Amino acid sequence: MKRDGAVALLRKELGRKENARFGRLYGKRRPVKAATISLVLLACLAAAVILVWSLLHARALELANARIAASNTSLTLATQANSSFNVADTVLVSLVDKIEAEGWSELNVDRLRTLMAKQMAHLPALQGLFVYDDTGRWIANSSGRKFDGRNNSDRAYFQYHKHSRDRGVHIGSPIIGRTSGAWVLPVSRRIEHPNGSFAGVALATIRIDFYRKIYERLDLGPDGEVLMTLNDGTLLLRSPFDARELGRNIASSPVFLQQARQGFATRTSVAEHDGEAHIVSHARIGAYPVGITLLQDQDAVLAGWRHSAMFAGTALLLLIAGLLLLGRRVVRQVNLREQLEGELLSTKAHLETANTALSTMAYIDGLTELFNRRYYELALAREAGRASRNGASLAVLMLDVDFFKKYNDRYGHQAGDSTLKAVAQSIQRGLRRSGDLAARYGGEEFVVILPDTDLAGAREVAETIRVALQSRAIPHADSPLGVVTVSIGMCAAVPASAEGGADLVAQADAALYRAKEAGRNCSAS
Ligand SMILES: Nc1nc2c(ncn2[C@@H]2O[C@H](COP(=O)(O)OP(=O)(O)OP(=O)(O)O)[C@@H](O)[C@H]2O)c(=O)[nH]1
Repeated sequence: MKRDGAVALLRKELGRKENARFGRLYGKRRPVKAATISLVLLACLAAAVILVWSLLHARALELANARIAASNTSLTLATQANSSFNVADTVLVSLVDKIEAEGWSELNVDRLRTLMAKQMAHLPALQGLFVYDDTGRWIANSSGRKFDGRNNSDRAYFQYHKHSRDRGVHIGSPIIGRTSGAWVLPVSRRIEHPNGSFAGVALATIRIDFYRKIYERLDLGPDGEVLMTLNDGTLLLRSPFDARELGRNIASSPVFLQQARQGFATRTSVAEHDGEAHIVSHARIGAYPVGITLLQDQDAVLAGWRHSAMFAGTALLLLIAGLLLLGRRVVRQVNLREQLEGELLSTKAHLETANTALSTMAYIDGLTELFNRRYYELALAREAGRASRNGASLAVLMLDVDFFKKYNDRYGHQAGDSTLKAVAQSIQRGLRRSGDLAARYGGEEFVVILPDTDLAGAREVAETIRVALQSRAIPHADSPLGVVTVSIGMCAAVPASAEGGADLVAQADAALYRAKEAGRNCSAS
């Protein structure tokens, strides 16, 4: 089996120790950078998702609240409108009953005027009460004044009752009252003779201002509107107020068409109005064909929410920016640490190489590349201790080049060095086991330690080395044999302790002396 030289053996041993230390230090590097980046991105994403969800939730809540408020308001206004029409109609019903019961001929017009004036005192929504005969002539009114010569047959409500047998209440388009000069809503009923023919009209007028003052106090946002409409699309009132709008028919507008489709039911929804999304709330209470519609610009309703969303969005962006900066800082520090670690490792590798070289130099003989005396002493103590513990035989060979002084003198010191190298090679090649160890003892002297070897084994190794060197036939003119040879002294025993190695060496040295005495180029024990 081929054995490694002393230098290779020593390097292998030092390398094994360093690799083990390196593995312990850097074997388990954690992916800190990837974990930091993932954590920062996850935190940003979580913050964004939570904020978006909260904002959408808050928006839905804001719209729901606005719809509830719009619904409540439209219901309240519709209730108020219904009760005012109801009041006017109740008065008209009683007037018509009275006139038809008493007949035109017996009718006491003065008493009728007094009755109408009394009723007016308790009805703040009404502008006036009027009775006309079948030609439109003013018979009685609630103002207490007489208007002989006036005629209202030109009014639309008069023409309606004259030509329609409808006995129900009629609500007409807004008009300017002839006695008050103010905008009023005409509410009227037909009066008939006992034979069913047209006898005249009873009229109650409701002041537009009665509603307008209330509607204008509502806070419906910048583009909010209140519409009071008849079911045929006639606009009775619009707030904000515009006199030009009164009486206009809006039956073809999308908002009105939607209400018509829904059967003028009380309902709140979102619809397009003037190209913008609006919260539209429609309410109709009672039997009168009058509805209230509330329109609120959805953007205006969401103004407060938008403001909060902008604030929260800015805060989120700042938070994300902060997290990203923090993450970048951590990643930079990790990079820096890795760079420093890399430099540290490279420095360490250089140091290890230098250490190995130093250790090699400390234990290896520079000329022969065998172990030096220092290492031999450590190895001897170690092997003697082991042999003593195991009760095993340990052999030691002492080798000395014959007539080497003469060799140096004849061939020169440099040639002597080369020959010492050749002798070292022969010794190294003569060793068979991995535990066998050769060292330069000093000058031209060498020592070999053979663990688990008895005297017979030691002799075998000694002779192998001696014969091998002689066979190399290195010329030595001043030696009786003519070639370079060695004398070998040997000893084998079970050492008593780790210190027992020194006894073996002394005995081997004594044996070497005997080999020299015996004529050199031989081994002795
Ligand atoms: N070239 C060379 N010579 C060395 C070295 N170390 C010791 N020597 C020489 O080896 C010689 C040893 O001579 P001696 O101790 O008298 O022994 P010897 O001449 O070999 O005679 P014997 O041992 O009795 O056969 C000395 O001349 C030393 O100078 C070395 O490293 N290189």
